[in-house]
Amino acid sequence: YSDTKKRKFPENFLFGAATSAYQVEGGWEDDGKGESIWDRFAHKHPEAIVDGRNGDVASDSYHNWRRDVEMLRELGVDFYRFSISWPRVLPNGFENNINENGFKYYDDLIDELLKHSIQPMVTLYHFDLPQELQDLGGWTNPLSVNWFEEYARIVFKRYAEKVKFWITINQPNTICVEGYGSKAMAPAINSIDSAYECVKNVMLAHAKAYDVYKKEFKKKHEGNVGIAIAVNWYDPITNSTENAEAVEKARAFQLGLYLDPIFSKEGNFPVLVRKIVDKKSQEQGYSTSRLPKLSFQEIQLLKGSADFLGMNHYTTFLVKPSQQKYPSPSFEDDVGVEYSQGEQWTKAKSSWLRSAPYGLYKACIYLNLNYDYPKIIITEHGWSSDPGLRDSSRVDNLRGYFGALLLAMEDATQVVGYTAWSLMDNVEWTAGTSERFGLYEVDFESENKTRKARLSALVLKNIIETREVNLDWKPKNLKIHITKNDKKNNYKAEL
Ligand SMILES: CCCCCCCCCCCCC/C=C/[C@@H](O)[C@@H](N)CO[C@@H]1O[C@H](CO)[C@H](O)[C@H](O)[C@H]1O
Repeated sequence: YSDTKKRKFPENFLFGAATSAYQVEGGWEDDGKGESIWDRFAHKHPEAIVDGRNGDVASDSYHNWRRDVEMLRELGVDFYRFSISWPRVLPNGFENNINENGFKYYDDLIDELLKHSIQPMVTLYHFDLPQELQDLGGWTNPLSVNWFEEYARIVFKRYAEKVKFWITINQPNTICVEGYGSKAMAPAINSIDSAYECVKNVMLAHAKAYDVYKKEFKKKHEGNVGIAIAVNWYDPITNSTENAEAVEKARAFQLGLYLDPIFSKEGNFPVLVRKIVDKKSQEQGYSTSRLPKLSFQEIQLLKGSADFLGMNHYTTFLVKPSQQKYPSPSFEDDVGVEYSQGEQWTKAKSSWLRSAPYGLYKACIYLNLNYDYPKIIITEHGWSSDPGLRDSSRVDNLRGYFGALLLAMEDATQVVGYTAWSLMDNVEWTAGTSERFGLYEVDFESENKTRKARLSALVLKNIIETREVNLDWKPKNLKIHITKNDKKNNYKAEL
């Protein structure tokens, strides 16, 4: 990707931008919305949110959705990935209590998008479980699979006519390992046993929803259903045997645990993960493994349960065997590795984020070789910065990763679309608004949460229009306008 060959995105390649409900909507208790686990967590632990700005108002997209669509039109994107807040539409999580007022928000948003030929790409679950379901155990309760199935069916029924791209669940690893296995994300359960229960249930919930769409909606509506998985790249810190073994474990626990059940030929959780957790569980005095088993039927249900892989890719980690003793039992102890990042890689605002475009290329090749060239949509990629409109570090990051992506596509990776995280600044979970991910800056102090295009927005627009990455291109100023784009009329929902 650092050679001088000019590569172009094909005309049918789809560009989009993404947000999620809790991070942008606000209106946390408007019009009958129920409480989510993030509402509860942020209200109970305000000290956990770096700058104190939580999702109560966020970017106020609940009121600013018309401006959001205008921004998407300015960028010239083909689709908008956003999530539906489960507690906004089913306030207590169950199908017997539907909040029409909540649905109205998404009706309006979807209609406005379609009016301007922007395809909605809907995520059904992006971290904001109804609190009432959490009170029943949340994702550790095996019934959560049925709760999600019912919720998914209701949303499919309502929007199957209009929405052709669906993502069931965003990042099972974040939901389970960070939300149940640690205190980093809501509901902050901090128990490794519950983290693996969660993984099983979340994966099955995804597969059930996929099955519902396939059996009840696919024939008539011809949409595509996928899942978004965090596919950052893991490389050995050096090529020693120990580091090679360590990276194999990191990939099995961080990637294979979520990819294998759906995309591998064999199905099931990776053998290496099962072996390690089974053995450790026994040593730790458990009578059964902390990693729940999948039955034959469950393995079959999961296998092949995605029309595309939603790949969320941000960065690369360098891996070596852990030099320290982690608490046992814990996820860290199970994996048994340590992570670092290249000192020479440019640093973003987020502690975990450095720019290493080659990692995207390698991750794509890994997916091709291990999962037989799956259809991929990059459902998230982005960069965090300080506030400010001249975000040259985001521009460099975007151009670098596009270079790697184009090379991966030249080498037969089946990537059909790219989604920038994020359309606008938003609440970055416990980091509040201290880490800005937006192509558009949001003035959180202003009453209307005013949005302004950053330099990166103009650069992305130019790439979408020209289909190529021109390192020398600069806009005359930071004004952005809607450009008429007839190409979008040729849009096809088939992958
Ligand atoms: C000094 C060396 C630093 C090394 C750090 C090592 C720590 C490694 C442990 C892994 C930590 C995980 C960090 C990765 C996180 C991302 O994959 C994750 N944040 C992506 O989730 C999406 O992120 C978006 C922006 O952060 C957004 O919040 C979105 O909602 C998420 O789906």
